[in-house]
Amino acid sequence: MSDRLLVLVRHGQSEWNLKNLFTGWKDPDLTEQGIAEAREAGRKLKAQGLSFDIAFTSVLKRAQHTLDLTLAELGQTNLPTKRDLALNERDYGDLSGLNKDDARKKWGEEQVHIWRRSYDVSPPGGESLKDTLARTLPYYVQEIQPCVLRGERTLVAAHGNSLRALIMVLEKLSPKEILARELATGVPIIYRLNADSTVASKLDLA
Ligand SMILES: O=C(O)[C@H](O)COP(=O)(O)O
Repeated sequence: MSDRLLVLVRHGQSEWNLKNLFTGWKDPDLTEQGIAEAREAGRKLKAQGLSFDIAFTSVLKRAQHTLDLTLAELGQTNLPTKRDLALNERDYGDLSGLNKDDARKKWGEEQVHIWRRSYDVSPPGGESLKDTLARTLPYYVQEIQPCVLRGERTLVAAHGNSLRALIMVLEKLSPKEILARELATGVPIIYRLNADSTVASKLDLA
């Protein structure tokens, strides 16, 4: 039986995560801590005895750099990799570059939480999680899932909200359940899928 392996990992801490700025489609690189987290992700996957046949990432530096560092730990620096903006972070629109605490002071704790975690409320000029899902899901279904179902061991290095969108579908979470779902930086989640593409098992390497 083939191993229908799908591993998702959020990028390590970025310069703007550290500065507490809304990032979205802006393109800061990893911090020293982020680099360490990405290497640690690779070590954890190695400790699970895993290796990969294909990888997917976004067109943003922090996810690509995370992928490179993770693959280096696995000794797989030449792995075939596809980069696509479908896997980019949610576009934070007018909030991009603003400090998250300043935004809370300006618009209130609750409004900012709704913009950050709700399913269908868009931040001003940006994408809701629903909008993000509308681009990540077709890409997942057309490009990623067929690899997994063919038995190609698949690694996806992406972003908090592009991955939350995919996790919502994989784990069949409701718009209410996804509100509470947080993704730590650099923590791989290992899924194994059934032949019908539903999730057979999940292991969070936190
Ligand atoms: O784009 C960002 O600011 C972060 O990477 C994710 O933001 P969030 O924690 O507000 O979802």
